[in-house]
Amino acid sequence: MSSQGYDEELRSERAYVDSLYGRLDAERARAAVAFDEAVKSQGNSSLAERDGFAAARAREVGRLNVADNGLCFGRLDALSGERTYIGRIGLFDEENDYEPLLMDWRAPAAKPFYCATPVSPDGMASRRQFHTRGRKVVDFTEEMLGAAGESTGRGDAALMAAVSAPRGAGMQDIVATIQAEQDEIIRLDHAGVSVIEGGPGTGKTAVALHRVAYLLYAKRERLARRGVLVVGPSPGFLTYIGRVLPSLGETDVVFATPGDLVPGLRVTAEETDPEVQRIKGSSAMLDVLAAAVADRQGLPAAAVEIGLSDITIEFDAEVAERARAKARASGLLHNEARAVFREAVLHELGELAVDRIGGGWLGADDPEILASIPAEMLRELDEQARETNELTVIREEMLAQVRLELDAHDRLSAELDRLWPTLTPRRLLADLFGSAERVAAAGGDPALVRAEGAAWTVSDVPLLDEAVELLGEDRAAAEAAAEQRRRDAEEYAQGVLDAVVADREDVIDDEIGLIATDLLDAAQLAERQDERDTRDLAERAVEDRDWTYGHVVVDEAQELSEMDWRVLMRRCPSRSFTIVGDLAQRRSAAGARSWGDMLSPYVADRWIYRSLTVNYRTPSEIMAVAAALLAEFAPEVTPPASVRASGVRPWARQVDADGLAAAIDEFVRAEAPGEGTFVVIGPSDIPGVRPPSATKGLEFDAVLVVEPDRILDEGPRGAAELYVALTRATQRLGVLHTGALPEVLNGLAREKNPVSAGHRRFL
Ligand SMILES: Nc1ncnc2c1ncn2[C@@H]1O[C@H](COP(=O)(O)OP(=O)(O)OP(=O)(O)O)[C@@H](O)[C@H]1O
Repeated sequence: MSSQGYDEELRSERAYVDSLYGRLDAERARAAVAFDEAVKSQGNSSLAERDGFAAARAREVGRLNVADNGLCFGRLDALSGERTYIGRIGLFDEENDYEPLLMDWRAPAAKPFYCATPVSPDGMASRRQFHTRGRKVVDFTEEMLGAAGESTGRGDAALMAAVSAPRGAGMQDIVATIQAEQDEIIRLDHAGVSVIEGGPGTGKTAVALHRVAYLLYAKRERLARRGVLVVGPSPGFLTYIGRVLPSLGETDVVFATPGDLVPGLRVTAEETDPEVQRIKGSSAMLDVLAAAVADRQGLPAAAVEIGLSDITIEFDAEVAERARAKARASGLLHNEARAVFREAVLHELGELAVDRIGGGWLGADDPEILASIPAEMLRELDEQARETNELTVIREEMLAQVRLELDAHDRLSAELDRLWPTLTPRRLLADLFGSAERVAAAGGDPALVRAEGAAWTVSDVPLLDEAVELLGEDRAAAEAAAEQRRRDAEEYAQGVLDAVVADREDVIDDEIGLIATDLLDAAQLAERQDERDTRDLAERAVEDRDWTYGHVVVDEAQELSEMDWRVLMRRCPSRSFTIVGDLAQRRSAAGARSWGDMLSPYVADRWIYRSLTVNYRTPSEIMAVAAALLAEFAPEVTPPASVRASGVRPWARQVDADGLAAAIDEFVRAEAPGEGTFVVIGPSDIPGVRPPSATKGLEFDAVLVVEPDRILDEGPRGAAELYVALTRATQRLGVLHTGALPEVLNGLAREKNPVSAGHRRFL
């Protein structure tokens, strides 16, 4: 294309994209009005219908809002002459038979934009990629696919610009530059479990998030109601990726760390001893937990005397044992079976008491014996018993009386509570881990015993979740929580009423649809609010342990233990998962050594595996250093190939122990004024330094790794930790060490002096 031809084309593309923005603005204005009307409308529709309609309008406004950021990023010209513009959302020409003006990137027709190549053009003649700033097309490149002509610029120019750009605080979407191997995974038509593996920086997180957006587009019917859960390793990581899906117009997604998966808990502390982490994560804990529950179904060591008004009886181990056998045979969970246990004990004690009162005679219908019943006792029995004079009836009456006494017997109730206590998951685990005897009785490893009052760790969370499965609901607690919710709603409703009444006596309030002077009381209003359940899907799902998701994405999945997988599988019975990870980056002692071992208990071999091979983050100079380390600790793994070189050689500098803090400070001062992001990674006892675990899944323009030998020596997975640390950089990597540099890092350039941020060493 001549330069004049290019300029003309550029002008024409600018005009087209301008017109798309014009249409977007108009649609947005229309959607905002429709939303307003939906909220205000009283009409004949029910509250639920009105809310549903308003929510749909709100979604539409949200969808249009996100498109402001890079609305259109390219164009496809088919060999047939058909021209398609590709963008963040779809726009259609209503006046012209709904002709597509802009194709949503997720639509099947947009696929060749990502996948067509000159070798496999997929019916396409050419592809244009726009480089935009704000609403303006700055320039474009054109690749000829299946037609003659000259390509302008490299086809991967947009990709190179994206991967070389300084990084901001959060992850960006990659919708304009998705690569073919990534697109294939994003659009995978597999409803079950997909495992996506790839080395650091291969876009696993990016691909998983774009797959969520794709699924919400392609399978909205199935997924919108149940939502999607994205599980990531830490709150910091979730914040880092938090903008990607909203920027793609998708919000019905719940983000959680493995420590958040039990409602009411927010656990971030990790187990400090890898061995304890391994033990707690192992499915062998299932037997320990079951035994720990059984151990809480006790028998009295010595008989307990139960004094009743007519007699004193003994509650002994034999009675308790028969009742326990009955309760266990009921098949109910511990907290529910407690009622069976109690009933069985009371029943047996009642029979015992009546037999003893009657000296063993009450049972036969013998008039002689009947005549010998003390008059006082007979007086206490009711009319019918006296009239019929039947011993069985008398016995029933006596039993009922004794039963009342037993029911109200404090000593007996206390003993039953002790023998078969109502347990919450936290109580069960705290009692278990707090006692060497209990751990031993449950067949647990002595390492499970912890100091009293120790905080929960992330490894405890799946055990707590499992405990719910063993204990069942604590009805009293559930009822108290429901009551609390009702009171909160009532309080809120009262607040609404007060505000409305204060505002104007007879006004019709939009929010609640009532005339203030006609108001229901707060309790009735709270009920109405409850029916509508105005919480959005994410809120409802997070608060409800029984919520099941339509699809679950698990990032850094190599870190999850066997017990973690049980929790996740419970949250998604349809077993629709996108699992992304890298076994070589595993740091958890309880994590995956093989995907098959983790998944086969749930889906046997019905899962598919795909891999990603290109590193879009780390320049080849840095990747070479990391690859040398990988070859040592995981020689069977092929390192990903970097998509670019930066021309900057990573360096190492030795300093005195006394000079370490100053050297770190020099790095920070050199990097701080720059545009990009930076981090110092190393052992956590060094001030201002983040441990490798806290940088998992993240990336920074400049990375300084401090004391690599200590990272290597810290725990059994030290090499994997150092591998993670070295592969966080998008531009620059430096290493500071006070001892000898580990041999495996020999590929680093040795520096004697501080290295400035702008330092460039061309290879
Ligand atoms: N097609 C692409 N276009 C532009 N940038 C991309 C593309 N694919 C990946 N990237 C970028 O590469 C970087 C690494 O991606 P991501 O964090 O998803 O990798 P990862 O495989 O999850 O890495 P890790 O295993 O280290 O956590 C991100 O900045 C991402 O935006």
